[in-house]
Amino acid sequence: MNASDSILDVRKLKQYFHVNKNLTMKAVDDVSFQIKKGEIFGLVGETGSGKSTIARTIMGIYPAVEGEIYFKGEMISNQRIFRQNKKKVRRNMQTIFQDSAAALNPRMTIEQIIAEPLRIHRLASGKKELQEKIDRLLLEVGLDSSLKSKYPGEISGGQRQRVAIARCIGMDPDLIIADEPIASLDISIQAQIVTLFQDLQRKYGFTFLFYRA
Ligand SMILES: Nc1ncnc2c1ncn2[C@@H]1O[C@H](COP(=O)(O)OP(=O)(O)OP(=O)(O)O)[C@@H](O)[C@H]1O
Repeated sequence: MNASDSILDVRKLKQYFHVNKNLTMKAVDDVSFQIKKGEIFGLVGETGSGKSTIARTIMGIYPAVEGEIYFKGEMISNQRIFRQNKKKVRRNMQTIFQDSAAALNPRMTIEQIIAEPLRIHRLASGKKELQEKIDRLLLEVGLDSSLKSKYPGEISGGQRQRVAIARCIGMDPDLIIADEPIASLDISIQAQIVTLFQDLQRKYGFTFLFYRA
């Protein structure tokens, strides 16, 4: 497959950690995979097999030791290129973490939390458009707009995860990287969030990379 046919193309990725001068940990050794637009891709493997390291390398937290990562046809594993495209890549590649709901700023209202990245990336022109976007995003994730003025501490864990998802999809990302986004929720709430991810994928063709950290 051509790199440009896929949203993400990981080629012969290697990631080694030098633990000490005699020991090198080969966390990822020659891993290749592609994710196409609209796909829900699950990265699975035993504990310690390198799933988190692969995800972190894709997110640009670690430079790749060897191999290449192409995002929408552009090589991002080269650190120089990654730095140049950082803002664009960050916007188009969004992450949802197991504890991202817990990481919501407790001093910001739900409205401010969802508005923040829209402002930073200038995705709404004017107050009216910003308000409309926030209302639409809340609706998309199944939250009542009356929650806008509330703080994260005043809503449930499932609602907080929905706020984190609203903030993420507001960027209209090409790839959503999610690390066990339901693990910290009650079983009954987990099913609702899974359904929400499926609905969003069907409706908007979002592309997901799920992994278990
Ligand atoms: N920063 C680091 N320095 C040294 N070794 C590391 C580092 N990060 C990960 N490793 C090692 O690399 C290997 C792969 O770890 P990684 O966390 O990527 O695996 P994983 O598949 O996500 O595992 P789990 O499912 O247990 O979270 C492990 O042996 C881990 O100890």
